[in-house]
Amino acid sequence: MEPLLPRPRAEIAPGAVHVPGWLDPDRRREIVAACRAWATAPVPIRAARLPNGRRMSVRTVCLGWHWQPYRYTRTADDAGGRRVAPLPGWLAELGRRAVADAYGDAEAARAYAPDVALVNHYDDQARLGMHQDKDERADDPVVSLSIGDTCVFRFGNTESRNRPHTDVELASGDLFVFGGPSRFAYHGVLRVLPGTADPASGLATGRLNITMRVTGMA
Ligand SMILES: O=C(O)CCC(=O)C(=O)O
Ligand SMILES: [Fe+2]
Repeated sequence: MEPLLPRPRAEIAPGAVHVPGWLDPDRRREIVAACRAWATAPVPIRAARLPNGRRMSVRTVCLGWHWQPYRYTRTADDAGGRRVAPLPGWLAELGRRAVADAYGDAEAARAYAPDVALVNHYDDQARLGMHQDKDERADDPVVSLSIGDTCVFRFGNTESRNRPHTDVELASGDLFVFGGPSRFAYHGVLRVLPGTADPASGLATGRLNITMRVTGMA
């Protein structure tokens, strides 16, 4: 569904840019189909276990590197033990275009070489608490793509989980890039808004989010 009113692009904080509707409908469909395949093999999508023993409500499958709270490995040691699928070149290229479009900086985009993608699936109940993406050993931007149901995404500051923060609705096709002074800002997903997806993307329910990152690991 296209919104009634155009949603303008916005710099939410220095280095944190929201570009609504960045993925066209064909791209959304291709990505959803790719996610269906990634979710089954070689590593099955799973709710990662936190150090306190609880499972996350979000389910995640990884490309390039496997992530579990709070480290990266090449093999999915908590999900069957296989080596994760590579991050495909077309996805890294999409990440470069995302950086180029978000920042209007062709040079920064050329240098951007993501080596991991986390594919998250949210059902109606799933949430993601305020956290920093800080298991990477590099400070390159994080590129986030959303498809399916809209969510309320909270983008905060680098000091604490508390205010100041801004709540942004991330809808199907939206791009969000955070780098520079916002690279280590706290952020989270407060809730998913059921029934808000664009059915043409091929995702009947729930929300998909892909974040690409640079691990800085070899
Ligand atoms: O789902 C989102 O929009 C954010 C995901 C996220 O913050 C993460 O995977 O670290
Ligand atoms: Fe995150």
